[in-house]
Amino acid sequence: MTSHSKPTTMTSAATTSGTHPGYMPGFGNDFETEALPGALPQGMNSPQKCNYGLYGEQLSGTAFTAPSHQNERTWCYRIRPSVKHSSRYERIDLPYWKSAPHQPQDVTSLGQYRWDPVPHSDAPLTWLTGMRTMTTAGDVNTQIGMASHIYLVTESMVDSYFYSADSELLIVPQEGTLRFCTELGVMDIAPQEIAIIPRGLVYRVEVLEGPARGFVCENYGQKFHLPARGPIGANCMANPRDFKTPVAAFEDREAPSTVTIKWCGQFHETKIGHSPLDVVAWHGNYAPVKYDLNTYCPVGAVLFDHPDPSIFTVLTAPSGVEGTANIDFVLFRDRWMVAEDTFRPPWYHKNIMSELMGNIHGQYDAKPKGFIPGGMSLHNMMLPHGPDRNAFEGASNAELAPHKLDNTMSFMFETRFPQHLTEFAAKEAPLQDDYIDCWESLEKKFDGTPGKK
Ligand SMILES: O=C(O)Cc1cc(O)ccc1O
Ligand SMILES: [Fe+2]
Repeated sequence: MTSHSKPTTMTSAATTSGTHPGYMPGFGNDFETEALPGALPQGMNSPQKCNYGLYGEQLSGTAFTAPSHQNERTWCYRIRPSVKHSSRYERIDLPYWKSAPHQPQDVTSLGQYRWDPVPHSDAPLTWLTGMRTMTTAGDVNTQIGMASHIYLVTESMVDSYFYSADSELLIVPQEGTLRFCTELGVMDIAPQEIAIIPRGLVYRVEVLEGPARGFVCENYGQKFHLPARGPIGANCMANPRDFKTPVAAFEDREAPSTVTIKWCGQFHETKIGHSPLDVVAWHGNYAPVKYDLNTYCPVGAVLFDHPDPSIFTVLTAPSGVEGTANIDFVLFRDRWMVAEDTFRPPWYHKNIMSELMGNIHGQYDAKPKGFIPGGMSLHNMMLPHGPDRNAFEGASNAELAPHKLDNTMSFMFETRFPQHLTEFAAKEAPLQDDYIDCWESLEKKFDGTPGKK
């Protein structure tokens, strides 16, 4: 384990030094949690005076008037209100973190692209300086679309905090373990887990085991929620109880610090004389959450054919057009392949949605070589793709016994909007120039005679 500064412990009801204070199960639940007994007002939100001299503050994640089944907000009881910071907002530059609309002049996004893992360098990088935008889609100002990023993190944030007013972040670690110390509690996140940090929530990221690399989907639009299961029923896929939200934990610490804010694609900084992670108690349904991808229960073909990948949707973020996601987060995990007389890997296809994929672990069935852990690929709107020649030949000729697809975990950020490459993705990241050659050797088998070739 390499850690560049000691992880901090925040005060919580359950804290014994060094251990994690704990999590509460459920997705979108109305939680209540307090780090000190009696800190949470009961039966009301705004008592004339809060216990312990705390300030009450509401964090709204949806419009006040959003339909009640979508309405999200959290009441925080904190040592100081968020508005107490000591300087005006000053613009700063984080040149590698881009927002849509962003279409650099001499970069084309029309093509099939694949990248090797972005390597670590000697540079010390934090969650903020280590964020590398690969693609952007939609428009951050109108709260539509997304960006995909790779993060390379070696250093903990010290007396430095961040929030994004633009987006919620879906975090998919591939290497290393990070600790997210947030206003609402502490989450530790390792590879094969994911986390969602809501828009507006202040946090600091610490390296528990580094260097850390992973993928981020920055969602400018409506929040991720669990997909409707339809005829699948009440169980399987992602089950709500497997999502974990941290219990309240706080810091009562005075130190010259900064809060960086992402707002309309710009970054600003303000000075603050204390830790803003000072929420002693909270209740509500707008909160960070983590999820172990190994608890995802895949449902698939049990007799023949290959279903659409939407069958593997973990989370979906709506776009306003029914059934057409701003973003689907789709998981290709280990599973049994049992389909009879079936070409089992993904079929060849062109898709109106834009597919950005990342490999977390192992080998992906449509691309046995070249798409490696830490690597990414982009198959943009209406661009053809599918199995490479090896995958095609292997799957066309394999004996169709039940077969365990083991040692595999990849994912897709699929959006209805075209994704545009950044200069970093096109020029600095390890783009595989020969990617499209993986289909070049697919041969013509047709010779005018019927029968299976
Ligand atoms: O392109 C890909 O590899 C992702 C994908 C997987 C699948 O099983 C069906 C369609 C699809 O786009
Ligand atoms: Fe695809």
